[in-house]
Amino acid sequence: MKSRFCSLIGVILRRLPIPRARIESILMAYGVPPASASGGSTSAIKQVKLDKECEIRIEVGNETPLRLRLLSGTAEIFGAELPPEFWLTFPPRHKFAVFTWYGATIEMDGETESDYTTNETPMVSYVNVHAILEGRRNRARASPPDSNSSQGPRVIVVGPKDSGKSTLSRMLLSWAAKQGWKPTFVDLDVGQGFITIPGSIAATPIELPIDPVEGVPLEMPLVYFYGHVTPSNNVDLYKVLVKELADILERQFAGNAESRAAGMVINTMGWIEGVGYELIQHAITTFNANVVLVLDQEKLFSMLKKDVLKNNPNVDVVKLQKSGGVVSRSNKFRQRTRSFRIREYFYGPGNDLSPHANIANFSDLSIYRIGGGLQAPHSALPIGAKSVADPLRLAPVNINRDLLHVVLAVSFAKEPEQIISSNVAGFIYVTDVDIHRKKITYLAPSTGDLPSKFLIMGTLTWLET
Ligand SMILES: Nc1ncnc2c1ncn2[C@@H]1O[C@H](COP(=O)(O)OP(=O)(O)OP(=O)(O)O)[C@@H](O)[C@H]1O
Repeated sequence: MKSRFCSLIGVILRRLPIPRARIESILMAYGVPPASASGGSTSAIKQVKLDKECEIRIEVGNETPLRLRLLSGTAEIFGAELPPEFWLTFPPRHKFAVFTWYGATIEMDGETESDYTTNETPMVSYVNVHAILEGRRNRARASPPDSNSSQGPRVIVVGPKDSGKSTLSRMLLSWAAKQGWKPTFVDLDVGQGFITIPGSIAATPIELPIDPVEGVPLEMPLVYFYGHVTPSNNVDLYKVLVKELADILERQFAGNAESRAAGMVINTMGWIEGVGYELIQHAITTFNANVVLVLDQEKLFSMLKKDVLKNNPNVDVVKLQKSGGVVSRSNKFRQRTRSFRIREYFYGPGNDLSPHANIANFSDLSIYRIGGGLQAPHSALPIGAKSVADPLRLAPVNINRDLLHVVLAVSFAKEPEQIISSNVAGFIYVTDVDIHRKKITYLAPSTGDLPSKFLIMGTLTWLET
């Protein structure tokens, strides 16, 4: 049963590029009649000519999706080239830029919150970084497999909130994939969840440029569930999971010269002060990063340059300009995006997946929470007393109505003691708890039994609307 669930979850996690025929059904899912059925969208179609090294920055309107296609020339969205003459559909509130190196004309159909063109972009400096990484990958591939120099670049992208870290990460990955590499994408940002749902840290090989609409294809993600959307909830647990993920990747690299040479790109969260800064340093050393790209902030750059080079003078710490196109997102917007990401996990980006409602007996499930809850500050404890809250304590959860609307991770652990060190198979969403009949109803990506009875609960909830 385990393998069935896992293989199904693998299929469901995988987000393949949308076939042309499905674009229309995605439009319908957003409540927009397909152009062929309505004889054309109600909104104006407009053409935009882009000169070389220019981009158009677009924020899709709040209500309806936007269709866009390349009419002539060449253009890319965050490193992924646009296919000619092919309509792409971007969901409401999506923010992105279409950039061209040599000039292009695009056509847009739908409402935008804003759209404007500019020739002021940091793209040349970004592609220069890519060229240097490319040289390092080639040198790594040419080195003897068990030598130190067979390790390709391990790039970590850091910077404050909304500085364009995820965007730069995806560009570097897409450009590398376009040249035939399979770099590993590591996402340590539990707040947004670029690879899978928020509250997780994850890694996946990138074999093709990242789809501008669908995002990262999830064929073989390695996911650890932290359970909260900010590392401050349980810093020790966050660090332990980062270490687990790094150790597994280290083992994978040891046995795979190709992915070792391709290296990795690590996306981080925007918390850069105090403990957040410590966590950035922790990630740099844990993943043995050899290139640190600092976006936007002079202070962070000079601090990291001093602290990182003190420990390892071979690391390159590079400051890069933030793109003027990066959009600042409010907390409310981030919350909404998180909800959308969870919905996408179960239903697919264009409502193209069908999750299943399953029922289990209370006795079939063992739910655990990691950490002793909020730690009391020392000042709040009697003199001489120590806080007993252990951030890595595994606490069984009593099944009751508090589980309603909670997102739980399904652990690969075989014993409770393995829960912290195990990655997860996927996620379920609790839709009903029947105390009387001792039954729990949940939404899962597939039918059948769960691959394990061990479930992890954090503070991640979702209200299905
Ligand atoms: N050149 C651009 N034009 C238009 N939108 C852009 C551009 N670059 C980035 N964006 C958008 O700006 C938003 C923020 O960018 P991004 O997610 O890369 O920032 P971040 O630093 O990773 O954010 P976080 O604070 O969550 O870590 C995203 O919606 C992204 O698509």
